[in-house]
Amino acid sequence: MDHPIPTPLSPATPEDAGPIVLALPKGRILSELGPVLARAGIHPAADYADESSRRLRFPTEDPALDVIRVRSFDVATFVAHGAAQIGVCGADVLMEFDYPEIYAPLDLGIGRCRVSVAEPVAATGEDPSRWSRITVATKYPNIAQRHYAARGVQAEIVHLNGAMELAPSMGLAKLIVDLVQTGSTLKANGLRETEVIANVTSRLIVNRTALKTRPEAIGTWIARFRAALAERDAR
Ligand SMILES: Nc1ncnc2c1ncn2[C@@H]1O[C@H](COP(=O)(O)OP(=O)(O)OP(=O)(O)O)[C@@H](O)[C@H]1O
Ligand SMILES: O=P(O)(O)OC[C@H]1O[C@H](OP(=O)(O)OP(=O)(O)O)[C@H](O)[C@@H]1O
Repeated sequence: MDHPIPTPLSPATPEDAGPIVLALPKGRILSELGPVLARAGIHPAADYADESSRRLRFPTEDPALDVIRVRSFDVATFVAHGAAQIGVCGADVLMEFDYPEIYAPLDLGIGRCRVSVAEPVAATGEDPSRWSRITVATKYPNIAQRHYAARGVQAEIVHLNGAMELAPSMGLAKLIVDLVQTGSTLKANGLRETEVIANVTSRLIVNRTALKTRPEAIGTWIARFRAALAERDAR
């Protein structure tokens, strides 16, 4: 499909504010995001979608917009600190950090999954609702902590960055809190989903201060993403 090259956005104020920086996550969201970016008129340099490229910052066809490609959790950090003015990341990441500096105006409807609790299929015979203390392996320590605190359960968190599914069988933790989509990773590792903590999709995120200082430029990008989603969803 042909997408018109957008008219460059001139920076609002100050004149030398430089290009708006859009932080995008590498990994699975990046491929689903491609069509949304194209509809929004964002055409980064070709190698941005090539994960073997060592470049991390990419110009786009619009000189007023650059793209950076970082880890999903780091998208939120770049945007919260204002290093990038806008970004895309999963609601799981936003829930984990709960940055007050981030405003998330749009649900992009991609990266659909859920944050869930899972336990070994082989039942222990114990009733988890009666536990007052539990060990949980997760890459979401805050989400897990909050979830169990709300139930009056003291959670001891084992913080992992991946392969949480190994933890119960290896005696590292009783439960895991992780992302589930098809459930095939849980199944392949002898686990079953017992509770959904939150449903997840990817969001467009914006630094609140940048929205105040460069409202025209950032407002235009939000509008372009909104129009892109409306066009996609109308099909
Ligand atoms: N199985 C899944 N199905 C759909 N969306 C997912 C799934 N797993 C992760 N996501 C979404 O994609 C985002 C990035 O996940 P991804 O697995 O690509 O990165 P990661 O492996 O967590 O990151 P890193 O490589 O930095 O550790 C998550 O924050 C979540 O919002
Ligand atoms: O329910 P499923 O469809 O099996 O998806 C769930 C898996 O997807 C994510 O991992 P990912 O593939 O991103 O790997 P990583 O987190 O270990 O990098 C998540 O951490 C689960 O392991």
